[in-house]
Amino acid sequence: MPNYFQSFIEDVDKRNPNQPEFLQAVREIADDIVPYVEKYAPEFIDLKLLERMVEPERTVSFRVVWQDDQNNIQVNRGYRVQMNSSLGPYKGGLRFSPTVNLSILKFLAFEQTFKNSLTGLPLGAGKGGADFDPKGKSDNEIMRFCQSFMTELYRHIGSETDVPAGDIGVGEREIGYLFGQYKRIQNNFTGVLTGKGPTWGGSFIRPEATGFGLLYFVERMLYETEDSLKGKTVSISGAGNVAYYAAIKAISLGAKVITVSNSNGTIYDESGFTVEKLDFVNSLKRNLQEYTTRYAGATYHAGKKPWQFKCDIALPCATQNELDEDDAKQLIKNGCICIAEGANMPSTETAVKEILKSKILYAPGKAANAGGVAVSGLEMSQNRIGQQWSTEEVDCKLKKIMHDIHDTCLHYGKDKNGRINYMKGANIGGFVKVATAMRAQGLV
Ligand SMILES: NC(=O)C1=CN([C@@H]2O[C@H](COP(=O)(O)OP(=O)(O)OC[C@H]3O[C@@H](n4cnc5c(N)ncnc54)[C@H](O)[C@@H]3O)[C@@H](O)[C@H]2O)C=CC1
Ligand SMILES: O=C(O)CCC(=O)C(=O)O
Repeated sequence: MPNYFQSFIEDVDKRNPNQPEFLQAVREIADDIVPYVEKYAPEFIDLKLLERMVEPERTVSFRVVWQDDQNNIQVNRGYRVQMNSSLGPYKGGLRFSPTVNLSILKFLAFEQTFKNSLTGLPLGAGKGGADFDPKGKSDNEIMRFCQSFMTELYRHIGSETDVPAGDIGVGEREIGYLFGQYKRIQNNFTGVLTGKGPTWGGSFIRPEATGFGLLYFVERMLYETEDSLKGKTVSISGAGNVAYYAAIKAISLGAKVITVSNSNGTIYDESGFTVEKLDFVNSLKRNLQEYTTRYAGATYHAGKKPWQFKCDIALPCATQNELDEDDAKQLIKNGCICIAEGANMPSTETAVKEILKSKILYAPGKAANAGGVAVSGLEMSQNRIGQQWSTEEVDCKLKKIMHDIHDTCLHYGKDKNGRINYMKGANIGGFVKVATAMRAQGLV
């Protein structure tokens, strides 16, 4: 008899050719789920629940035509992957980047299924975006692109159907243009997107939520080992939404943040970033090297990632597969005690294997970066009841959700020797709820 893991993976491989990121995400889940269902829930195998979960409920791909500032006509491709609606409306961000393709969006939507389940909120899973490059575009070009994108997307989404939000390349400005176009077409002011501005239906703390949530999770992991963030050295990759707010929260919890980066290189500031320095980084857009002209003690490392620098805690907050096996080995050699992922699947498969072999505390993105979608879920609740909760209320709920996710990981991920495998805990904890709901809902 062929072993179930092998035949399952071979089948997914055959059905999804040329989708390496999606297959990577599936293997990462199956490594933990298959042994679990074989032992505790063999009926899930007969019901083909895993086979169903890897097949999106619906995928739409569409043409996005717009005109640039020189009146040239531009054509891009838009997508929405509606992965799983067993727990609630499809929910997940939109990514605008020339690297966007179906493999990347399917891996993100698949991860989102487990992440959203872990939040404990009634959220299904989806992801979307376009191969549009926002870099160097004017504000008007961004607006025209968003309007054209929504002119097709609007027929596939709705406040109780599918609620997109931001991701790489999509922030409050883009959400504003997308929301405006949806409202214009549908004549309906409704919570169809999250990440809206706080004066027009958005939740306080949504911009901060992913980075803050990441640090609440790290705080809780360290607490388990009777440790804390105070005095720790933290290395962060990325310089966008997640990286910025992760750095701000790490600093406020007493840590020293020594790096930020983008795809061109890394800034190393041994004396530690302050809020003022981080705001300066933000103002630089892509040219991070300029930082060293204002802060002479800092160094810029073109083409280099942050992981070569000695740190206690590493927070990859940029993009998928940005931390490879050599980076993992370097972090381990340098005495790093914790790696927690702000980005989605930032560690390669071989890096994850290295990390899991070591004693490092390791939090996968599907658990550690769930704060963003969690506050999006809270934004949906506020939109439904027509109220706005205070910053303190939302922050308090966010912290509780992150602590609960931690405890779910602990429940499903504690090994016999007492060690917590957060990857296993997140995979199984996320899976059980979705699988149980799918079984209850019949052959869907
Ligand atoms: N925004 C959110 O609420 C959430 C975002 N995430 C994930 O966090 C990650 C970052 O997203 P955001 O901060 O929202 O995007 P963003 O667009 O605000 O920032 C992305 C940052 O990553 C940098 N970057 C991109 N490719 C890179 C590379 N190859 N090497 C180094 N740096 C690179 C960019 O220069 C930019 O600084 C993504 O993986 C995203 O899927 C996860 C959960 C929620
Ligand atoms: O807030 C949301 O709905 C999306 C967040 C997201 O895209 C993610 O968790 O990766």
